[in-house]
Amino acid sequence: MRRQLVAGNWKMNGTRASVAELIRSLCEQAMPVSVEVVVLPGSLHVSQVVEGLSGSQLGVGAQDCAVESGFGALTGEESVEQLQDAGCEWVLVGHSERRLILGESDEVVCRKFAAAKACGLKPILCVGETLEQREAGQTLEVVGRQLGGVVSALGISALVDAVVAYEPVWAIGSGLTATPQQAQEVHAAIRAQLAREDAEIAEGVRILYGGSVKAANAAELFGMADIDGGLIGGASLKADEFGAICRAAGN
Ligand SMILES: O=C(CO)COP(=O)(O)O
Repeated sequence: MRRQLVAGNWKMNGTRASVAELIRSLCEQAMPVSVEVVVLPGSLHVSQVVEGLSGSQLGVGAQDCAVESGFGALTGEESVEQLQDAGCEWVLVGHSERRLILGESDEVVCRKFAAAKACGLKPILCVGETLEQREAGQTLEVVGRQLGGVVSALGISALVDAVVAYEPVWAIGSGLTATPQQAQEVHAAIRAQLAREDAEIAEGVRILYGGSVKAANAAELFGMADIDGGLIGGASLKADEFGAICRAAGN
């Protein structure tokens, strides 16, 4: 049985003051113990969030990591070791905003995934197609390639304890959510792809859906067989809404 996971990606949002307020309100939310809940603040706020949420059931992660491990000359980047030292347990890799706006390739994403695994940070690998790719009937091919790059480079065992997040680019921040059936189709294809390598590992991998998830549509999405929780953007910045999404995952 896979435990539902809800992760809030705060993206490039927040000041020390607004983050303090968000932490305070999150701590007032009733979170179901059956659900694993994680927040992913910007790296400037990681320490503040780790401190503010200590003693709560919420975990903390980062939104990205460097391709290189350890310490050294890589201006502007943070290594997985530094993120872990700051209190992160999780890290997103391959978010579509990084792939599309910053040009991150599958190879770069794969190196980040490998760096996270090597130091014990749990990677959340984001995959997803653009609207153009969906309309051209390429969804499963694109997602299959993004996932396949990691599996073929690192082996299926790298997926143990890792998480995959399916986020159709056209659904991110657009208010357009994939229907539960559209999401389930891709989630099932992701699991089938993993099962071709190792059925037991595939059964254990959690696959999150992301893209305009809100309290009003969460329960229906999370009720699908291969949807094991959500990766939440905008709605994770509102404690009430995020709390309601987490509770929907617990039902
Ligand atoms: O990109 C996302 C989470 O990583 C989804 O963002 P929204 O929930 O704002 O659509």
